[in-house]
Amino acid sequence: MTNPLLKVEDVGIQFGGLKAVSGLNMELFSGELVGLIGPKGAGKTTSFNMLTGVYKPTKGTIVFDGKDTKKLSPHKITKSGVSRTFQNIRLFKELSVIDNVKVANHSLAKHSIVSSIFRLPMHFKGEEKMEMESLEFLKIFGLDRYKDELSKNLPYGMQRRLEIARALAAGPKLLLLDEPAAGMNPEETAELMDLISLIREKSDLTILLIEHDMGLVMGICERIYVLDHGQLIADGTPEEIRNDPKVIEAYLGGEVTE
Ligand SMILES: Nc1ncnc2c1ncn2[C@@H]1O[C@H](COP(=O)(O)OP(=O)(O)OP(=O)(O)O)[C@@H](O)[C@H]1O
Repeated sequence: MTNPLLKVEDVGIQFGGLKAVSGLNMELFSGELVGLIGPKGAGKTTSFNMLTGVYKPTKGTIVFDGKDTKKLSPHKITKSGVSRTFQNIRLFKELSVIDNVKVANHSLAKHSIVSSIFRLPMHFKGEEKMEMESLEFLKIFGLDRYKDELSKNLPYGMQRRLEIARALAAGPKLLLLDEPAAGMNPEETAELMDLISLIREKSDLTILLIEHDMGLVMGICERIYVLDHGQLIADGTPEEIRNDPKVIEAYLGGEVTE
């Protein structure tokens, strides 16, 4: 059996008296698209912050791509192949759309994942190469027509897409998406689902997705982890999760519906 790309073992973090996450175990294998769900305050974003090194766990170990991340700075963790998006959009607002991607794509050409997904033209050099690659990249996301717009002027759904494009341009092995559909209308959400599925199909990128939109999570994830009050209460296929009594209970006794 192959080694997991990410292995989270008995990880916990405490803020003062609050155990925000405890006893978290998780394994992600190359190419998987996995959901991380749970009610508000369950510890999902805190888990992302530990995976990216922004918070250091007070307990347990996180091994990414064979390396214990404990002593690595957030920057080193990013460099080793972990990219993320944020619940609240964090673009370079005063930069153009294409510059937002260029900032991230200094390492674009080196990463086979990007070229394998997007079949970028390889015959350009230097600045021209960067420009062409970034443009090809934007096309995939339907963002090329906005290329010279300041990112702050994009429609909301497009800003969300640009965040994902920028995270991907860094050439990650693991992409962490924190509520990518937040604030999107149903049409934008459906398009986003298609986009994530496309990325998943065309590459061996591993994706961990936090999302409150159950239709999206259940529709595209192969497996799902469920947190409640900082504890992992279930993991399994969408079908298993939908029918798990503990999960139904955690969601205020309501049904986990699509
Ligand atoms: N830096 C911090 N200091 C103190 N408490 C924190 C800190 N970060 C998170 N928490 C607390 O940890 C708990 C988990 O928060 P977290 O943001 O991870 O939840 P979440 O599952 O992402 O929730 P949501 O769905 O609302 O985004 C909450 O009680 C939160 O207030």
